[in-house]
Amino acid sequence: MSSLKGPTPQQHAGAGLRIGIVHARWNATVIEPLVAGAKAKLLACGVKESNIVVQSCPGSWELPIAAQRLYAASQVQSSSAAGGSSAGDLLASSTADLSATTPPPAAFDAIIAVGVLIKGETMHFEYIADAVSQGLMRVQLDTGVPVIFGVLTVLTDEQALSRAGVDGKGHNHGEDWGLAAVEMGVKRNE
Ligand SMILES: O=c1[nH]c(NC[C@H](O)[C@H](O)[C@H](O)CO)c([N+](=O)[O-])c(=O)[nH]1
Repeated sequence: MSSLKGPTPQQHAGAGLRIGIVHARWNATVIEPLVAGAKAKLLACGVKESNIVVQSCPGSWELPIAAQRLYAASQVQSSSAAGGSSAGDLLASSTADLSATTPPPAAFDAIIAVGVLIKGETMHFEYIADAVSQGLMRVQLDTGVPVIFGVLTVLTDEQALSRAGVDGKGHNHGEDWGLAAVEMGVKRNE
């Protein structure tokens, strides 16, 4: 039975946008297609590859601080581009992994936070899910930069695989997050 659920995406031109993607490394077999789906939609909307910065963190718990530091680094980078202090130390000490690309010389128009939380035998799932959702909401409201909530909170591996579109039946939710980032990034500059 088809569901009424699902976004009604709008088409927006992303050519001038700068988008950050921070992703957890837990459950990588699901994370990877989600990040790929989001990035594919960013590119399809005209976002330049050089304006997409992808960084990782250990798990979903670290996503709020990773998003906040990515924002802060790009702000420092932006001010250094305008003659402010260097971003080198901040970037070096950020939660970014070493393979992270250098943020573009200006702040981000939107950040996508990607994680996969799978319920285990304990209450760990509930505590992380609540804290991460509150934390990501706080980062976007504090910074004014839209933070797209790309955290799957699922009860089984099968639910996670389906929502990454890798089971042949589901839909890759990463694509929806990419479209949401473009829309919110465009509207942030209107
Ligand atoms: O991203 C996840 N992190 C998880 N835990 C790690 C957590 O996010 C932190 O990285 C860790 O607690 C260290 O701070 C998960 N579980 O524990 O099940 C999970 O399912 N997904």
